[in-house]
Amino acid sequence: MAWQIQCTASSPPASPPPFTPKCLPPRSLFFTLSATSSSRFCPPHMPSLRSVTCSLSAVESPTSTAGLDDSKTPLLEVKGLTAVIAETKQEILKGVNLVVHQGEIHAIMGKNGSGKSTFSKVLVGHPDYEVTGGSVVFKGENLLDMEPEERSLAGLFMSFQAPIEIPGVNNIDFLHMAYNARRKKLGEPELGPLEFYAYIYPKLDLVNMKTDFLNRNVNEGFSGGERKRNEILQLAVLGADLAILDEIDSGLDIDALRDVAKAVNGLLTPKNSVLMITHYRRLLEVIKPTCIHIMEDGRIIKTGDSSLAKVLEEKGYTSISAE
Ligand SMILES: Nc1ncnc2c1ncn2[C@@H]1O[C@H](COP(=O)(O)OP(=O)(O)OP(=O)(O)O)[C@@H](O)[C@H]1O
Repeated sequence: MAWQIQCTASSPPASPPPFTPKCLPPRSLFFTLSATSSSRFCPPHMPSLRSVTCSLSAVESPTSTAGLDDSKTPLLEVKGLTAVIAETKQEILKGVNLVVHQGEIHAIMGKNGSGKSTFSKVLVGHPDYEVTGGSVVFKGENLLDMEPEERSLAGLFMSFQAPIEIPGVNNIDFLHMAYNARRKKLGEPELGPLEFYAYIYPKLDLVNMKTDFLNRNVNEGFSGGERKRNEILQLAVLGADLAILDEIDSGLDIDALRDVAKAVNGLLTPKNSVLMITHYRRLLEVIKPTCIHIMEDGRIIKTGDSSLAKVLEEKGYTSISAE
C-alpha cells in the first residue's frame, strides 16, 4: 500500500492558535506516504530475506516553502513526488508533498484507491512503480537513491497492511538477524543468541505476545491481529526514526487495538516520528496525530488537526473534495 500526505498552509494567522503543529499554518507542508506489500517484496529490515519492503518520504509543497519550519531540519521531505505503474505507465502519484519533523505523528486518510498504498510502495522502492518526478529526502539523504534495505538501516520502518508469511524462517531468528544488521550499520557489536533473547524478552510484554510466538515461523498461521502485534514487536526490536504504519488497526479487536496503540505510544520519543495510514477514527483516538492529511487522486488535498477525522466521520470524503 502507499501513503501520500500533503499539508498546505495559507498565510500565517495573526495570532497562532495554542496548538499549531509545524505541519499546519503558518507552515505549509505536504506529506506523502505509500506502502506496499507483496509476496515478492521483502522487509527492508531483512536484507537477506527480500519478501517485503518499506519506505517513506516527505516533500515540501512548492507553494509552501515560505511556511516551512526552518528551526528544525525535517526528518522526511517529499517534494512533488510523481510515480507511475511500471508496467502500464499509468500515473498514480501526481505530486505529493510532505514534511515530517522529529516527534510528530502524521495520519493519512483517504478514499479507497486514492493512492495511499502506492505512495508507501514508492517510498520503499517497490519495483511495480517508477518514480517520474520529485524528490524524497530522509535524514538529509536522497531516499530514492537507496535500496530498500538501506532505507531500513537508515532508520525507516514500515508495518504492512497485510504482513506476509516467511515460511521456514523462525520469528526470533528473523528479528535477531535484522537487529544485528542494524547494529552493524551503527558500528555496534552484534548480539549473540542469548543476549538477543534477553533483549527481546521484555518487549513481548509491550505487545502482549506469548513467548512461543518467537519460535514460530514469521507470521505463519498467525491470525490477523497476531500479525499486527508481530509487526509492532519488530518495530520495538529494531527501533526507527520514522515508523510507517499502514492500517495497523485493520483486523484488530478492541483489546488488541489498545495493546498495539499502547506499544506504539510507548515507543514514541521526541526524536522519532510516525506516519500512519488509517480509515478509522478509532485509531486516531488512541494514537493522537499531530496532523491528519487527506489524500485524493494521488495528491494530498487537505491537512488539518484531529478534528478533521470527526468531520470525515460525520460528512464523508465528499465534503472535503467539495471544499
Ligand atoms: N500494481 C498496480 N497495477 C495496477 N493498478 C494499480 C497498481 N498499484 C496501484 N494501482 C491502482 O492505483 C490506485 C491506487 O491504489 P492504492 O492501493 O494506492 O490505493 P489506496 O489509497 O491505498 O487504497 P485503499 O484505501 O483501498 O487501500 C488504484 O486504482 C489501484 O488499482
